[in-house]
Amino acid sequence: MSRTPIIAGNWKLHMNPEQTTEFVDAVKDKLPDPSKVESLICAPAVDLDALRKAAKGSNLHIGAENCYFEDEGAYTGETSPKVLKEMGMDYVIIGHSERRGYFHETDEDINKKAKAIFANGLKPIICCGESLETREANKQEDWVVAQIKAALDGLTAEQVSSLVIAYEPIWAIGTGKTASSDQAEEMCKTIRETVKDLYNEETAENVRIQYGGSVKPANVKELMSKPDIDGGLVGGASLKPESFLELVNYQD
Ligand SMILES: O=C[C@H](O)COP(=O)(O)O
Repeated sequence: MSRTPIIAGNWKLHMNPEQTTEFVDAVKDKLPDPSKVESLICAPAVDLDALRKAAKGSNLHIGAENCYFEDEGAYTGETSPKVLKEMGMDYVIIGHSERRGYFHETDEDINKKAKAIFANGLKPIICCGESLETREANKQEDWVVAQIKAALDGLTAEQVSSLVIAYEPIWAIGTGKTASSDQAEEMCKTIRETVKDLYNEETAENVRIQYGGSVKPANVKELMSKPDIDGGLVGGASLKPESFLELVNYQD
């Protein structure tokens, strides 16, 4: 398998620029070889300048937690994907369940954002995942497949080969309840099969799929041992340098 694992911290609404600099200074010389594991921090927009300055010249990839689908205009409070690229970002997380839930983002918004991100030479991390209610009704596969189809609509096979999909069951986010590695693998496999149906085998083999939801040093190895899990999108356990380093160095 030629997919490079990708472990990403999603800092959500935590950390300020000073804490960002301190964090990056503490981790930047202890990160794994990027050909073995890609290490990524996605930070709040107000921290991105500090993040890029601190990460300069290191193996740390950097990204934003969200952006808008227009590059510029009268959109008060939004973040331009064009400017994110100019700032040196590599990735943008889109479609996180917190964005879908609290900020009413739709599948259509997420698809537009994915296109804008590619148009600016960045890579999206597209989040998907079901609620507890949907899982209890055993409708999680249909739900996630529909999210993926909507998010990828109109993207080329080449684009899909280079993006990252993060499967994050909402009931496992910040709750301490990790999906079992078998549950996580089952859905990541379904997502890969969906990409194969929509595109082709090669694209499905190339796309990287992360699991997110209470990933921590204690469970990262088990999750990463699964064939269709190529990484983790990590909230709480990415906020401390020691914990982040344990996650990205899970192969040691
Ligand atoms: O994007 C990250 C996820 O929402 C997971 O957060 P968590 O690791 O705190 O459960």
